[in-house]
Amino acid sequence: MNHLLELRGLHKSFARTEALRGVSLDVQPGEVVAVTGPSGSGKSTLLHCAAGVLVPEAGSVTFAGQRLDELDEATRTRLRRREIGLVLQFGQLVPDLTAVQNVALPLLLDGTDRRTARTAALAWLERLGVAEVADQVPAELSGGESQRVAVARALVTGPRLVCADEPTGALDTVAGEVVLTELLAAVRDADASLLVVTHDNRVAARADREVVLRDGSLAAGQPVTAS
Ligand SMILES: Nc1ncnc2c1ncn2[C@@H]1O[C@H](COP(=O)(O)OP(=O)(O)OP(=O)(O)O)[C@@H](O)[C@H]1O
Repeated sequence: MNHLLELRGLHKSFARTEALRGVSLDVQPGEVVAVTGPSGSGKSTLLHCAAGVLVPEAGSVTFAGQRLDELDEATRTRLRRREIGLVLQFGQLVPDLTAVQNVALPLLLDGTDRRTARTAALAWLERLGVAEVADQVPAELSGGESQRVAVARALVTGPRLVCADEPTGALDTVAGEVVLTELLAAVRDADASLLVVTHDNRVAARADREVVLRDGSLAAGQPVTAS
């Protein structure tokens, strides 16, 4: 089977904390995988290794056949910008830029001209139902609006993989449900895969597969790959 993402034997430590102790996991093209587990079990660390933000000390991260962990930082950043969308718990929008400028940013950084980038960004804001806040800055947005802008920013480059860390974690039930529904629909429409870290059972229930981390390892008996 051709995996989009193949994580093998990942180890990652911070000082004396072993956050990951040999985690292996595959994500297939178009698959939605939820990563759950107790606080401190290594979920965010796993997600950041998968997205090429963190480099593990041991093990391999293979994305679309390419070893991410062996690329130099500049090449990894370039590849990530095009192929991997990231959604974090609090949106992490650039505070001085408007919503549409935030969404256009990954395209501009990748060399797209301003007009094309703005048109694509507006289309994504429309798709996510937040076109009316296009010219507002993040401080003027609700939590749910910020997260939908963050989803638009993650998808605007047409990534093959979206990595989301507690995308609904800061939202109330209703806003969380809207963001989750929009995120899943956008990922499915784009034929992308989604790796989503969550404490929320409703998110895990809507994934194709759930894997549980405990103390930096996948809990016993869980298949590394989709069956
Ligand atoms: N930058 C860092 N510096 C030091 N320790 C870290 C760092 N990042 C993570 N850790 C530690 O690594 C372990 C795993 O952290 P991680 O954030 O991956 O867990 P998590 O399962 O995502 O937790 P939570 O559900 O609370 O977000 C924890 O013990 C954490 O304190």
